[in-house]
Amino acid sequence: MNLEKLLQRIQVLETIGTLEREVSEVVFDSRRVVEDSLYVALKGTVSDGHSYINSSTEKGAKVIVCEQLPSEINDEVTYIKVEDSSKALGHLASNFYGNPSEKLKLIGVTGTNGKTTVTTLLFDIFKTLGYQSALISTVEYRIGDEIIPSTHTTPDIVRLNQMLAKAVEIGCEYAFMEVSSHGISQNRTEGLHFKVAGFTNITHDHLDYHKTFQNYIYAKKRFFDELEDSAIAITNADDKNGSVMLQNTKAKKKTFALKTMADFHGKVLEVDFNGMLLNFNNKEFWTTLTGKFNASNLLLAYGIALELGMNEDEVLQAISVLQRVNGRFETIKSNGGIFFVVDYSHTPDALENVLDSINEIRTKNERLICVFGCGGDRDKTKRPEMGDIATKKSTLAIITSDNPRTEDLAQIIKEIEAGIQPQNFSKYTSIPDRREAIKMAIKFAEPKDIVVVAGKGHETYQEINGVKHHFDDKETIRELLQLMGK
Ligand SMILES: CC(=O)N[C@H]1[C@@H](OP(=O)(O)OP(=O)(O)OC[C@H]2O[C@@H](n3ccc(=O)[nH]c3=O)[C@H](O)[C@@H]2O)O[C@H](CO)[C@@H](O)[C@@H]1O[C@H](C)C(=O)N[C@@H](C)C(=O)N[C@H](CCC(=O)O)C(=O)O
Ligand SMILES: Nc1ncnc2c1ncn2[C@@H]1O[C@H](COP(=O)(O)OP(=O)(O)OP(=O)(O)O)[C@@H](O)[C@H]1O
Ligand SMILES: N[C@H](CCC[C@H](N)C(=O)O)C(=O)O
Ligand SMILES: [Mg+2]
Repeated sequence: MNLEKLLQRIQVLETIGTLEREVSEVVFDSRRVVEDSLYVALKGTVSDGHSYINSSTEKGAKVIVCEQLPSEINDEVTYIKVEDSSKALGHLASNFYGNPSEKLKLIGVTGTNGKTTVTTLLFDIFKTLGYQSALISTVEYRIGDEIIPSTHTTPDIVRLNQMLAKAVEIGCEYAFMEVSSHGISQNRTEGLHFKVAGFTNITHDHLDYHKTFQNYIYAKKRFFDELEDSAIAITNADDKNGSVMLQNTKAKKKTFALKTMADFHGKVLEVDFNGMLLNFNNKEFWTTLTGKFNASNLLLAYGIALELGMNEDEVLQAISVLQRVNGRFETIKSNGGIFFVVDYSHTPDALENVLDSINEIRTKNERLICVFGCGGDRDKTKRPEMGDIATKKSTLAIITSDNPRTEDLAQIIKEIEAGIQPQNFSKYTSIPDRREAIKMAIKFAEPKDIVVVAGKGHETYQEINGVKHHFDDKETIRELLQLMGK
């Protein structure tokens, strides 16, 4: 693509060299540079892309976009100085791929919990309604029927535009994507045109990265601040920070809520392990999804679908045939009558919601066993909170490993245990090996008891010291049930 065209909408501070060039690729990683590519130097969390400018030009990059011009200038290369190279990258990527986010309707969902659920539900609803769409989520990326393994909840802006362009090419009319706080902070959504933006909730997570809860709120809020006036923003009126998100947005404002007045109002009429009877804007219907928090997720998906002009009855019909989302409150019933819930709750709020949802459904005779751990190299302050919640809200908590990554597992477990209150000391045990922990839960469980295996949901690995070992909670449960004959 012609460089001058590529630079549209980018505020250039200074240029060295010619703009009469054809660019073969836009890259931000020197290891991916190919002949005639444009390399954008980004300041990262570990290193500074500016230090790879020379190695990029050696590998064939002919254009460098950066915030500081290097001291050594190569006459064969064009240098473009910008204020913020990660923002420039967003516009370069959009331009390079033909601005695909303007050619379909892009829907972004942000919030601590529920993003994967809401975006996946929307993808499935629109499929039932007869539309081809794209899905960008933690579990997988989908472009129509094609499934691509996911690497990030919100991938980098080049990859995003590349996938959106492919979606446009095959005729997708909609794209549903998760917008993570890391993604917003690192400008991974810069230059995208969102038609609808949804907010689920905000609770404790990622304080290792954002440092304070206030910063975390502002990161999410930025997504709404930057919407265009043609966009629609839908927020959760039940969340105490729901209105903060829309404070400064130019978009049309809408609300959804289960507990308070809202444009999209829902009520949970009945709930058990098989599903829920719901009432949305005075229409009743059944869903196989369960857990009150999923009523909130469904309500947001319903609100978004209606704002996109879908017919209400058809949307409710599509909702009533939805399947559960991979690893989100998925249930397995053993031959012996033990109930398992596999859920991706890896934050205190998510764990609390799952345990509360089960406690609302179970009777006093049915015990609740909770197997969980916490990831390494992630927000450590979640750990004691989750220890407290799990022991408070279940009959027995079995603390185990999640993805220790580069951390010492014994130390992670110690930090979880530190949050357990003395009166609950008798209600937990720690078994570092996750398979052994699940085995212990099965051994302890009697018919009708409920075993929650939390934290990993759809994941099919355990990451230990940079190596991903195969591990699948659902598979492990089924295997052990067969071995143990329960
Ligand atoms: C902390 C974090 O978010 N890091 C992301 C960030 O990498 P970074 O800032 O550490 O990059 P860096 O290593 O410092 O390098 C700086 C620059 O130099 C470049 N470089 C580096 C080395 C080299 O040889 N040549 C070169 O050009 C790099 O490509 C980069 O452009 O930018 C990279 C490219 O986009 C991301 O892949 C990377 O995600 C890492 C792998 C990650 O684990 N991120 C997680 C925390 C994340 O983003 N999670 C959220 C979900 C969170 C949630 O649950 O809500 C997500 O959206 O997935
Ligand atoms: N609306 C909600 N409110 C509170 N908890 C929820 C809600 N929706 C889902 N959860 C809990 O959070 C877990 C993760 O859900 P989901 O994967 O949809 O969230 P996410 O926002 O995509 O998370 P991530 O940031 O890890 O991608 C679920 O397994 C469930 O325990
Ligand atoms: N997107 C989340 C996933 C956490 C999943 C959990 N299994 C863990 O490893 O902590 C994160 O990166 O914080
Ligand atoms: Mg997700």
